[in-house]
Amino acid sequence: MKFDKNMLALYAITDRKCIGDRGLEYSVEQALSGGATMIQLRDKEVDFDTLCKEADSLLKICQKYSAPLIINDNADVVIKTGADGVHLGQNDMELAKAREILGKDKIIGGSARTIELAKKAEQSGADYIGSGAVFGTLTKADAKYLGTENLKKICGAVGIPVVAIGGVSADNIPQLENCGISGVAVVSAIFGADNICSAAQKLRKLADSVIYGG
Ligand SMILES: Cc1ncc(COP(=O)(O)OP(=O)(O)O)c(N)n1
Ligand SMILES: Cc1nc(C(=O)O)sc1CCOP(=O)(O)O
Ligand SMILES: [Mg+2]
Repeated sequence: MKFDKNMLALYAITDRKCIGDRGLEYSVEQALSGGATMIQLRDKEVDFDTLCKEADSLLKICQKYSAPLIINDNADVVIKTGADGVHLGQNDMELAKAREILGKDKIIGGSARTIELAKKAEQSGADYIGSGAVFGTLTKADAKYLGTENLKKICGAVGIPVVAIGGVSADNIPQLENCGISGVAVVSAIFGADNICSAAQKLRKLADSVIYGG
């Protein structure tokens, strides 16, 4: 799938604990029907084969909504399943290596919480950057606080689109106005909500207003 920065507006990232017994497929479909524009399969508790099975079933759902499916951490799952891309952090495969093995048509995202790392990600062939933790988060134990001012500096330093991640919720999305982001990446405020579809709907409206104005 050809990458377009509008795909980033509401980037929903799965979480086994948030979803609980509601089911991965059901929860992702709820997020997409509420307006999530891109999905990241982030499941650190399963082996390669299980991750591939999860990716296979999510791909069918994402294709129904024309939304890309990105795999967290694992480029081999992208190759095996035909998922749309991979998201890699500083402790994962090098972005340049991922570009080499996945080719130019797959979507590659990189985490960067400094201007230097963001520029390096851009030079290494990343399509977008995830920067955080813009607010406090309980979802990722080793996330470090970034804040909106640092986020704004990163957005201004690179030519590729940036998504804000970490503690993003309906209450604080308006604080991201004028940061220059192209989207918000959200775990618990979507998949931890009682009603995933309506949570996504509300977040999408707020995100669109920050990104596109209005
Ligand atoms: C969109 C987006 N941004 C940042 C991250 C974090 O990636 P990473 O630093 O590799 O941490 P883990 O998610 O692997 O724990 C992300 N996943 N998505
Ligand atoms: C996956 C992830 N990466 C982060 C980073 O700072 O790079 S914060 C984070 C978790 C975001 O979850 P929630 O929306 O529930 O706060
Ligand atoms: Mg990672």
